[in-house]
Amino acid sequence: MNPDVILPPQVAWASGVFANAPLIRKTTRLADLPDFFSDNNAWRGCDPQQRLYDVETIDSPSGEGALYVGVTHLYAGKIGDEFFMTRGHFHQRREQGEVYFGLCGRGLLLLQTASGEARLERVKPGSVHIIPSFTAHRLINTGDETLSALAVWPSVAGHDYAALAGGFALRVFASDHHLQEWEARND
Ligand SMILES: O=P(O)(O)OC[C@H]1O[C@](O)(CO)[C@@H](O)[C@@H]1O
Repeated sequence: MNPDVILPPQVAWASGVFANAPLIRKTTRLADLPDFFSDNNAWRGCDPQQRLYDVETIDSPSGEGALYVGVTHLYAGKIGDEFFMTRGHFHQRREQGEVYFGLCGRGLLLLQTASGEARLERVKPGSVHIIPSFTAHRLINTGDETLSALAVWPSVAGHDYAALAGGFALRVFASDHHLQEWEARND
């Protein structure tokens, strides 16, 4: 006789919606990110309760060697001309990496080294992003739909936001150049 088979958590690849999993949910709103977007007046003019992004993480065991799995749903929008983005962070344990998988929507993954060198990867359904150790990361939604990405990271990695209190080296704005939808600048 076959042993009982466990039905694991499910994720709908097209939407990032989890099923059959205990979830921890965290919502980040505009009010949570003062002095974050380049146009402070535009930020003040927006609804502070506006959701920027939701992260759903499967409630699973933690500890050395354990992995967390979660989906970030980053909504579409801009503050002034700057696209909605996640707060972004280094891992507290800098040697720990992470993997992102693009599920739906389109955008960018901003990666930055400890010495401040920034680069961008295009996020779209099916994209795979290997975030190396010692590398800060932030998602940016350059589209007009929710950008959802699945992430797998070591439970011991932790978040260090303080190291980026001065911001990342690049910001991404809507472009009025009709051949490109966004432009990256360092202002
Ligand atoms: O910590 P932030 O920058 O708000 O973003 C949350 C991100 O961190 C993670 O939880 C883990 O690094 C990702 O799943 C998620 O995109």
